[in-house]
This record gives sequence, structure tokens and C-alpha cells, in this order.
Amino acid sequence: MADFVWPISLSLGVAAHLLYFHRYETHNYVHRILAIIITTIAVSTVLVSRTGNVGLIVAAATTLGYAVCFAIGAMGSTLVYRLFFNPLNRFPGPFAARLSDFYIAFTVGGKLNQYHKLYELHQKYGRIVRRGATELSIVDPDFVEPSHSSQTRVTKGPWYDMETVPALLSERVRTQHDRRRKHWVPAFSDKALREYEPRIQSFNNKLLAKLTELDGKPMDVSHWFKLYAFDVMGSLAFGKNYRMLDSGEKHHALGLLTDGMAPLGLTMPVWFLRLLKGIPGDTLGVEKFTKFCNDEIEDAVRNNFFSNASEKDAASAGGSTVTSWLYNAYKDSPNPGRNPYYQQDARLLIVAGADTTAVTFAYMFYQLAQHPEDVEMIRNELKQCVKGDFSDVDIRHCEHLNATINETLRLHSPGPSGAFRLTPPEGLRVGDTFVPEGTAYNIPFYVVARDESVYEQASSFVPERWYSKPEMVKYKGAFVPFLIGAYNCIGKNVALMELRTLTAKILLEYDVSLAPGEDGSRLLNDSKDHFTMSLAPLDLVFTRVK
Ligand code: HEM
Repeated sequence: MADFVWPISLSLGVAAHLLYFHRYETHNYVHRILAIIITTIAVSTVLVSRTGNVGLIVAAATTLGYAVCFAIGAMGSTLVYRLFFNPLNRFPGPFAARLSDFYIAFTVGGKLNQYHKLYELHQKYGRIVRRGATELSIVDPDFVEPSHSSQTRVTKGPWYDMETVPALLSERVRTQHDRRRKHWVPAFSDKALREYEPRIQSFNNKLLAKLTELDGKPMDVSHWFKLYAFDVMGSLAFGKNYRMLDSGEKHHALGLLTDGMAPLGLTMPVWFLRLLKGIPGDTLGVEKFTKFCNDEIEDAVRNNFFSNASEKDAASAGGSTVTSWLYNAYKDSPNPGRNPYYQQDARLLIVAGADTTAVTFAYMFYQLAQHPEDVEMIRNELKQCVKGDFSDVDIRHCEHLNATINETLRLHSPGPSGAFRLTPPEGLRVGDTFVPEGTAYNIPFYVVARDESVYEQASSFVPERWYSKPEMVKYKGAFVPFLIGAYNCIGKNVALMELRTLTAKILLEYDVSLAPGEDGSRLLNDSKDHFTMSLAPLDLVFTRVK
């Protein structure tokens, strides 16, 4: 074959990078691109064989050679750009992070401790750090408002494009997101929350019964709060009681969820994840969990969200569920229980609503076990406002209880590495810093929480900073555990209802301490960051108050 084809292949590779891959988001088309490449190689092989009068094997080898030249051109051009021309190069960070968006995945590895790695990077390089070829990590609190406010032109990053059909959380187009979010709003109204509360209280009682049964024996709270949170969300999402608090056993779906979340902890480039997802079999471990949720929501619709269930404990009796409210948006579509958007949103509820509260409970009780003075203060204020049975409205105003929850969310965010955002076409200017267009970045909550310029005694657990010692919060706008703006957490009030009512129930009856031999180091060092957290065990002892 003519010699000029080699340099042409190389130049086409360079052109493909400069005119296409560099300019546009291409990850959503990764399978199409792969198909085009394979087809081109196949067709070229036949052409080379015919025109060059050579056998198919020789033709295939020659064509593959051209393909390799094309790849060298595209990758070489990418490398030269990343080494010398990328405007992100002015931000400090490890050299390897300049070269590839796989950098974080390689550093984090099987430990899945991204939040710890980001902390180390920020300690070494400062407030804005290069975390990949196209990515930054930012802990400057001045970025919080411009990144998340309702008016911002910053959008969700490519990372959210993991699924072909997006759930509400991963809807990157703002207008589409806003349209879908309107359907969610009634599901989190005061009326809806009043209907959810009996379900939540019923699971609170089950956990209390477990404490009574244990009678001062050590309890792995990472395990039990997870069962609690999954039981609650199972009830609110599918109208079912999975009875994990009764059996003490994880439902198999909980294991599937943990497996499915693990790859997210690596924050690998989304084109790569999409490629893996395309491989037959459950490469990422998410398919089984997806199927479980799809079957459950279909079942829930079929059974009218269990409103006619014969079983009548509050946890599975009638009343609305989050998905029964969402159903209104889909009920006129053919076979609503199988509508992919509805299915995705039901699954999102479990992913967003179960681990997050479980993690907050576990860390809060870890802190309370070491701060009996906070337990005492919460108990005293509760005694002033509740007599016998109580509901969330009775304790909503309890300052020290709310402050303890806030302080836990500050130090131990259930999503410690923060949420990925993308700068708009005009870039993002904050003070003297300009972040160029198309830069994906996160603001890791874990690192911001430990910044002395944002909080006084930043690493200490001091609930009072949220009411009687406001001077200990130097930068108020930095504390956004549920985020702010259009993409903020819609489940915040459900989460707070669970956190307040169960904590109040436990502390009115029990003191809490670390179990013998427990120092919390497993929880602090070995818990995994899967976007939300997967907790290592923590053994606590609950002793009945005399
Ligand atoms: C302590 C508990 C919780 C925390 C700290 C928390 C935090 C967050 C954060 C930071 C986001 C934004 C994520 C992003 O943009 O990537 C979010 C979104 C979301 N959360 Fe929560 N969450 C909690 C509990 C819950 C609960 C209990 C539910 C459901 C009942 C829930 C449902 C959602 C949903 C549906 C979204 C997507 C909202 C949207 O995109 O419009 N969350 N949450």
C-alpha cells in the first residue's frame, strides 16, 4: 500500500482529537464510536485486499497498522495538548494528574478512600488542586455559592452521564431537571411528610426494641443503622417492609447496592464506565440491583403501593409513599410500572436516601459516645418539650439536637468528596481565579470541614458553633450538606425527620459509649467512599438511663 497512507492516518488521528474529541463531550457516544472504528477497519480490510490484490490476513494487518497510526495521532495530540497547552496546567497538582483523568482512580485503588486522598492533595498543593487532565478539586469556600446557587450557569458534570436513562439526580440539562423536579415536589410537602412519619416511627420503635433486646451488649451500629435506613427507604419507595430490623440480616439487595456503588468510588472517566457497562454480563455489578428495584416498583404499582395489604403494621400499611406521589406523573403512560424514568427515580430513592442517613447516624453516635455532655444536653432539652409519645414537630426546634446533627454532617458528610460540577462555556470567575470552560470539579465537604480558615477548631466536634457560638463558623456559606440551588437534596426534611426522631427516642432512654476494645479507628480509616459511604464496623454499647 502507498506510503502516504501512514502519515494520512496519523494526521487524521490528530485532526480527530483537535476537531472532535477535544471540543465535544463524546462519552455518550462511546459505543457508536467503537462501532464506527470496527466497521471502518472491516471495510478498509476488504478494500485493501481488493485494490492491493493481497490476502485478507495481510490486508487486515495493514489496516490495523493504519488504525494504530490513527490512534497514535489522536493520543499523541492529546498528550501534547495536556502537557503544554492545557490552561488547567497553571493549577498545582501531581504531574500524573495532568496526563489522565484516571489519576484519582489509580491513587485511590481498592481502598476507595477518595476523601482521604483529596485531603492529602489539598494539604500539599493548596485550595485548588489538579485531580485529573480535565478536572480540579476546589476547597475555596468562595466557590460554593457560584457553583450551586439557583442562578448559576454551572451544570452537573459528565460524571452523571453514567446511565442512558437519567434519574432526577443525573439529569444534566437544567430545563429537563426542573421539569422532572416539579413532579417530586408534592412528595416532600408537609402533607406527604405527615403521612410518612408513622412509617418512620414504626421503624424507630423496632430499633429501640433491638436495643432493649441487646441489654447493654455491643452493637455494630454501622450494620444496624444501615438496616434501619434501608427498611425506611424500602417502605417509602416500594411500600414494602423488608423486615431487616426484625431479622437482623441484610436483604440481598443491600449487598447488591454496595457492590454496585463501589466502582463509583473510583470516579473513573465516564466513557470508560459506559464501555464497561456495554460488556455483556454485570461488569459493574449494577444490573442486579437495577433489576431488583425495577421489579419492586412494578410490584408496588400493581399492588397500589400496598394500600390494600392485609399486613397492617405502620411500616407496610396504607398511606402514601414517595413513589405513589411520583406515580401521578406517569399514570397516563402505557405500563407506568415499567416506565424507565419512573424506574430510575424509584432506584434513586434507595441510593440517595438509605446510605446517607445510615452514615449520618453511625458517625453521630460515634461522636456522642465520646461526648456524654452532648447526650446530657440533648436529653435535657428533649425532656422540656416531650411527654410520652412525640412527633417531629414537637422536637423540630431543639437547638442542641439540631446542632449535633449539623456538626455530624459538617465533619462526616455522607458524600465526603462532594458533587461534580462543570464550568459553563464562558468559564467561571471567582475573585481572582478563573476556571476555564468545560472543567469538571468537585468541592469535597470532608476537606472544607477541616479548614481552619472556615471553622474555628475545625477538626473538633462542637455542636454549639451552630447556635450559641456562631463565631466558630467563620464562613457560613461553606456549610451546605444538602447543597443549595436547583439540584439540592429534595429529601432533606425526610432525612432530618429520621435523624431527629430516632436520635431523640434513643437518647431519652439510653446512654451510649464505645464498646470495650473499640476506638472508632475502623470507622474513621476503613470506611469506603462510594460517592456515598460504605461504613466499616463500629461497636457501641447502649445502657439504659437509670
Ligand atoms: C443525611 C442525609 C442526606 C444528605 C446529607 C443528602 C445530601 C444530598 C446531596 C448533597 C444531594 C445533591 C447530590 C448531587 O448533586 O450530586 C442530594 C440529592 C438528592 N437527595 Fe439527598 N441527602 C440525604 C438524604 C436523602 C433522603 C432521605 C432522600 C429521600 C427521601 C434523598 C433524596 C435525594 C434526591 C432525590 C436527590 C436528587 C435531587 C435533585 O437532583 O433534584 N436524600 N442529597
